[in-house]
Amino acid sequence: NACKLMAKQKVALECLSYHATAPQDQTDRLVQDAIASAESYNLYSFKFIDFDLCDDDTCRAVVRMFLQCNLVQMFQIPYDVLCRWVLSVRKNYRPVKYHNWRHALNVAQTMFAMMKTGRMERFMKDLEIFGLLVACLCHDLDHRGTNNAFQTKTESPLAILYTTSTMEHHHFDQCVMILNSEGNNIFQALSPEDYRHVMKVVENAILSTDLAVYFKKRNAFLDVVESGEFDWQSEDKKDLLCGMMMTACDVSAIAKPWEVQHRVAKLVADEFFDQGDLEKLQLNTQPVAMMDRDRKDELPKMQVGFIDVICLPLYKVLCDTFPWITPLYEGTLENRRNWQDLAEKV
Ligand SMILES: CCCOc1ccc(S(=O)(=O)N2CCN(C)CC2)cc1-c1nc(CC)cc(=O)[nH]1
Ligand SMILES: [Zn+2]
Repeated sequence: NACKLMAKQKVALECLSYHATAPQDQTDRLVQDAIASAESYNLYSFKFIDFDLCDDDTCRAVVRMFLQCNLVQMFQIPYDVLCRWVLSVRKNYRPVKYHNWRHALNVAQTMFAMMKTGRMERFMKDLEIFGLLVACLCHDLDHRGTNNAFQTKTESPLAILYTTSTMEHHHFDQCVMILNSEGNNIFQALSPEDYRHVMKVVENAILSTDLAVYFKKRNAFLDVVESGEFDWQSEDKKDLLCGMMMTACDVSAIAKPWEVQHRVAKLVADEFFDQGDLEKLQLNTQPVAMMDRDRKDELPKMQVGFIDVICLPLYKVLCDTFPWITPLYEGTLENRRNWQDLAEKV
């Protein structure tokens, strides 16, 4: 309708004014850069820490992941296109406190570790591994530090365009926009059939990062696992598995060593509290507890709830079928103890 069209034009105008693709000199430098080994970036570990990587290192680490999965050769990605694409993706993340480029990098690195160290690549086609890595890096593109409910409450153009999974549809849109930008199409050498397949993998994966979708699909996934399923190759079962893996990667900071989890949780809280401030000021409404900085002492208890309701059930069911990703379950249990200790202190 006219309303949607106007919203689409508004979002499109913003894109026009802002140049999405990375500058040529940055691309040239990354193309020339030596790319350190996967081991030197600790990419195979579920305890990967990005804090001491500089921004250029993060781009080199992403290139290393693509090289390590042999995607450049298998899918004939021109090396300069891969470098330009990585830099363009980084450029289209905003400097918000949590949902920024570093979060995307960490999510992609967990997917890489699940495939390699977690040996899940055995159940995946090469094209699916390609699609999932791309989806992880793109899954929160252009995040504004506010959630779907906020888009709806403020009647943002995005909420007019997409009434459900508002941000996730926008993140996928941004991913497509970058791929369609000159010299950024890492899928350019794929056959039309493979292109269609990988875009479906990317779309399903990015839309699955909406926790509301995770809650809806988790029971279907549990049923498949309980039926003793081991052939994950049918499309709907594969889509379910990819969606669960995306959520597992998206929340994987919960399984990191305590000093990492504690520091990341502060970034998450700060971003939530900023939204709470906006709701108090702009909407004159009382934010939910997790976004209300006046209730920050309830944070440890909320983290225990997050672990019990979202993280542990997911890692438990994934580890039952794929035992090599147990470090994610164990790391989360360890952090549950740490958050519980803090919750009892208050
Ligand atoms: C750290 C500041 C408090 O953070 C939380 C508070 C409550 C809950 S919740 O599970 O109860 N739940 C989630 C679904 N909402 C609709 C209702 C509230 C989750 C988090 C949390 N989320 C993320 C993902 C962004 C990462 C993270 O570390 N913690
Ligand atoms: Zn995310």
